[in-house]
Amino acid sequence: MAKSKVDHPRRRSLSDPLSAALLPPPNESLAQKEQRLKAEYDAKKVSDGIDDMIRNERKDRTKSRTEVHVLLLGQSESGKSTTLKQFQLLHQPSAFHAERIAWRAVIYLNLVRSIQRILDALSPETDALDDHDDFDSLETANVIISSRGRPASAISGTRVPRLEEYRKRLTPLAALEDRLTHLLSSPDEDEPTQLGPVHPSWGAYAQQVHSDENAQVAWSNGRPTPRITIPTKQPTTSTTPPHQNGTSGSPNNSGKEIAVHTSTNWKKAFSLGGKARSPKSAHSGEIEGWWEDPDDPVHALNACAPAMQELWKDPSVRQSLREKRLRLEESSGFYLDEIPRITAKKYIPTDPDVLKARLKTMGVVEHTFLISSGHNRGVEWKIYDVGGARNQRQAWAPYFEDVTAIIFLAPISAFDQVLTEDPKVNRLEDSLLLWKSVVSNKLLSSVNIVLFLNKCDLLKSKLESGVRLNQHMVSYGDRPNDYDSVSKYFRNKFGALHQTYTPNKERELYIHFTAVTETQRTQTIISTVRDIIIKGNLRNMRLV
Ligand SMILES: Nc1nc2c(ncn2[C@@H]2O[C@H](COP(=O)(O)OP(=O)(O)OP(=O)(O)O)[C@@H](O)[C@H]2O)c(=O)[nH]1
Ligand SMILES: [Mg+2]
Repeated sequence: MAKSKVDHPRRRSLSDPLSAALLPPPNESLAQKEQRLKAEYDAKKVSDGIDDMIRNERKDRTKSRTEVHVLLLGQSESGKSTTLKQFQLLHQPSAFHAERIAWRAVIYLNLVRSIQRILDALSPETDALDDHDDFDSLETANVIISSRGRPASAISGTRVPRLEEYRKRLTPLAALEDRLTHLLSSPDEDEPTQLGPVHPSWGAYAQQVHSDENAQVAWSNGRPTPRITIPTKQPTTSTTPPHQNGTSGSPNNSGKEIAVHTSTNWKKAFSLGGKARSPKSAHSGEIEGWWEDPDDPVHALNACAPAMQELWKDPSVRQSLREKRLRLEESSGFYLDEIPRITAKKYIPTDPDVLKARLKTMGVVEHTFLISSGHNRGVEWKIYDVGGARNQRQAWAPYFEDVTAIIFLAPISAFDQVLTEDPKVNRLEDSLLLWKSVVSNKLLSSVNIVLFLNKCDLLKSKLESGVRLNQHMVSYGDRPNDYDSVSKYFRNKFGALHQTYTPNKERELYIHFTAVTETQRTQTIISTVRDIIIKGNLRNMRLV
């Protein structure tokens, strides 16, 4: 009976070759059986693994449909981090407000460095090396002036009679600057960061800028680790002409920058003011009583406030800065018009103050928002804010692979400025070159691109103050030098590059004129962009 039980399926299997192949061979020995069972077990493991892979892939695909990845691209100081702050203000206002107090350190540092820039620019040693042409291009805290061989006696400019007095009274700012820098820095700030590999998809462009600069991007798991940096402290004076100094940083420290590891860390460190009085403030972001802490930096700053204010209001100082064409009003992190408010003991940064604060990004910082739009509830948006300086750009490429949309920022007010990291290069030319690389990139051919022609407020005031575009871009010819004509010209120039170089002629380009420090208008633009990106993502999903 038992035999017939075995024979029965075997007979049936004659008409079913698959079942026949799976049946144990007749007269199978114990050893053979063991071997067969092991082989079957191994085969099942492989098969289960494949099933898992397929399941995960399917899950990933579904996930990517509900996740939006947006990359903010553009040169350094183009306004990427400011745009990210606007996203945060719009979608996570309570988190934004909870962090306001931490920005105090950055704002203080921005203010102190503006004062140092003035003192540097006014110093007699600087005068001896002065070349008026070079001040136009000096941004952030870099005051390095070329002599071009002119003797000091050949220079006549407004002298500042009270300069020595100001210097003396403002001496404590040097120590304060060091302290603030220390407070914002990571413990290994002096360690040079490592150069990451150039991603193949970024190609020739990254190779080009990668080869001639000190890269400062740290990597982990194939992606750069997030860091934020503060521009280095500048020398009081320098004899190095910018065109001889590749980085335009300090010759003493070769343009080395101070790294802050993650935004959360430095924000936490400073919301406590170094020494927290109230444990409540540590957790809730609520601020109370830091001004009662005698060690808080506000006291040193507050003590120097009258001297700072007198320096900035002194007509001879303003005249001298004008002669040197140092337009501090246009520089990043400008708070000189608000010294009494910023230095007040109970000062809490306002939203516009935080938006104006300048902290250079190094590497790539990721922010996640849950954004709902229309019937589309709770889509997860990951926004990547990258460092835009030339030695940071090789870190961008790993993010190209799964990006939904790119917001590219080009500061069009910068037509008369040069890059801080390479004073041989005009900022607008650099933006155009970068734009061309992005729009022509094949990996990005199906990615939605939104262009922010940014810093329109500064462009307007620059043109109104008489700066002529055709002196910096000959191709502009004798067109009118007003805001409407100039902004249209830039829109056409960027648009034409996209038209010519995009590998995807169907791709629509969305261009906005922006001033991302202005909240109301920027938030309207962000809402429009958000809808465009969501629509584009839905369209792409249908094509998957
Ligand atoms: N007036 C004005 N200032 C702006 C505008 N956009 C940005 N800024 C300021 O310019 C400075 C630089 O902006 P960021 O957002 O830090 O620039 P970024 O592109 O992130 O620069 P990196 O981090 O170096 O790549 C900040 O102080 C901003 O407040 C604008 O449209 N108008
Ligand atoms: Mg940034």
